[in-house]
Order: sequence, then structure tokens, then C-alpha cells
Amino acid sequence: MSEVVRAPALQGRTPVAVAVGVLIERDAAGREGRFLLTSRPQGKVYAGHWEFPGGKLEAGESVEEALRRELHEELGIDIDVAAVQRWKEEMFDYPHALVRLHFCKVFAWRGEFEMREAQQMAWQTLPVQVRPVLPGTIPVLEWFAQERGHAGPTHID
Ligand SMILES: Nc1nc2c([nH]c(=O)n2[C@H]2C[C@H](O)[C@@H](COP(=O)(O)OP(=O)(O)OP(=O)(O)O)O2)c(=O)[nH]1
Repeated sequence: MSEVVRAPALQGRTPVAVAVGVLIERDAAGREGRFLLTSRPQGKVYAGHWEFPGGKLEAGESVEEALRRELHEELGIDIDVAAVQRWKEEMFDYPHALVRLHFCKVFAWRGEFEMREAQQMAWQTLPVQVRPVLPGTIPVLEWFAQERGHAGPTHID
């Protein structure tokens, strides 16, 4: 994926805004544990690559509203917009699009997981065992490594 640029020269292009949900399990003491990855469905770019669930904002939507809609559409779960915690933003220049990823932490959801786009899901810790991971997902794994004091690889190439 050498053509993917993490810090692009923008050249006047407007990035596509994407809301990304980092669903994290917490223990009784509030310590963060496993996080959810899903595979990109067939028919999409990077089909089969693992990522955090989410998708593009529609007109007039906030990041939180888009995330609520996407998680419902893709996974069948419901979240409260007010409980979404903005975490980080990252821009990626893919061959198919320039995207601005709005990564949000989500700790609470309702409903049973249902893979509505025939994707797969996997609860993971570092190092991530599923592969291949989408390039735009790797920074998140690095942020987790920093937060958690994890040394060594974050995923398998
Ligand atoms: N969902 C998600 N998208 C990511 C991540 N990292 C990353 O670079 N992306 C990129 C891939 C895509 O170019 C874009 C998300 O677009 P998408 O095609 O999944 O969005 P969508 O569900 O709205 O798709 P569609 O309606 O256009 O079919 O963001 C990530 O961790 N999660």
C-alpha cells in the first residue's frame, strides 16, 4: 500500500468526512480492554480488509449522528449520540479518495450484533490477529499502543 499517503499535500481538494467508531469493552474498574474490528464487505474498496466500523457523513449530519446511523445500518446496534467520545482525527490520501477520519470512542451500545453487510467481526487486543488491516486503521492501533504501554508490533502484516 505504498501509494497511501498519511500526511497528504491537499492541493485544494476537500476531504470526505468519515465517522469511525472504536467500540471498546471496559471492566468494572473502567479499564479499557478489547476493541471491535469488522471486515470491509465485498464490493467496497479494500474488501476483506479489517477496520473500525463507520462510514461517510451524509449531508447535514454531525460525526456523532453519522456514527449512530452507520453502526445501526452495518451492525444493528444502537448508540446514544451524547455518549460518543471524539478521540482523534487523521487524514488519509488513498488512490480512491482523500478522507478525513473522525475516530470516536464508544463504550456503550444496545442490541445484538448483526452483520448486515455480510461482513465479519472480531474483538481484538494488541497485537491484532486478524489481517490484512486497512492502512487507515493502523494509526489507531498505534494510539492504543501508546495509551496501553504496548511494545512491539501492533498487527500482523
Ligand atoms: N469505516 C472505516 N473507514 C475507514 C477506516 N480507515 C480508513 O481509512 N477508512 C476509509 C475507507 C473509506 O475510504 C472511507 C469509508 O468509506 P466507506 O466506503 O466505508 O463508507 P460508507 O459505508 O459510507 O460507504 P458507501 O456508502 O460509500 O458504500 O474511510 C476505518 O477504520 N473505518
